[in-house]
Amino acid sequence: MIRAEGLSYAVGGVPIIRDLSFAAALAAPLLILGPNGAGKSVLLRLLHGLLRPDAGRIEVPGPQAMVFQRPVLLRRSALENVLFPLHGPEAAPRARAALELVGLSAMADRPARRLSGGEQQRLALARAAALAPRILFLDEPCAALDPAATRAVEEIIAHLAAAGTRIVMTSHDLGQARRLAGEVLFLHRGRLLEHTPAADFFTTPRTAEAAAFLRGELLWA
Ligand SMILES: Nc1ncnc2c1ncn2[C@@H]1O[C@H](COP(=O)(O)OP(=O)(O)OP(=O)(O)O)[C@@H](O)[C@H]1O
Repeated sequence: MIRAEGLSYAVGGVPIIRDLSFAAALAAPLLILGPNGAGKSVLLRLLHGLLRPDAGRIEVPGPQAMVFQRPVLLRRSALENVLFPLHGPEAAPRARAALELVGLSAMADRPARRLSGGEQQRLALARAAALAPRILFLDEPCAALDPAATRAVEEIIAHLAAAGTRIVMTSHDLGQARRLAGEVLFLHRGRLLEHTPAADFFTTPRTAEAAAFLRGELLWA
């Protein structure tokens, strides 16, 4: 269960997240959707603890990991990037298994930063998966990827979700959201307008803003 209560966050007096509350069981991926500037990335960072709210409470079970739009990789091999946060005798087999999971075993010894964008994002997912998080936060993980690389990353996310990792992610790609989402949080101007099972959100949105967003007519918060 992930829970937020009365969450608020402002920068320089400008409210970015406004009195936001929800509770989700995360039985299937939770997608945070909304127009540009709605506050999706900030909400994800608050939930993961990278930002501290001005008000409100957050309950997220650990351990957690996060993958960003542009992966932050060390100037080392792919395998060493996955090994880096791991410790103990299980580290090496776990790192290898994680590379296998994302289809990068053959590239284990290649410099991570020379991999393609899609391969780098799969590597970032392997590094997160190797930590065996209960919750994995993904911030626009496919924003910089082409359709084929996007599909490969989606398959990994779906696989992790099926294996029991709770997924909370933001996406600009409505097709992707339809493919992956179990539940949707719809944000607009820092407010939570809908928290709905995905099937309902995409067919019968409750708010005019969500309906406009789904028609592609609401691009900016
Ligand atoms: N550190 C900051 N300083 C000032 N403004 C910020 C800061 N972080 C976020 N914002 C503003 O807060 C609002 C929400 O930002 P956020 O990145 O969460 O939006 P988003 O919904 O993820 O948008 P996008 O879809 O464009 O990525 C935006 O107007 C953004 O400019």
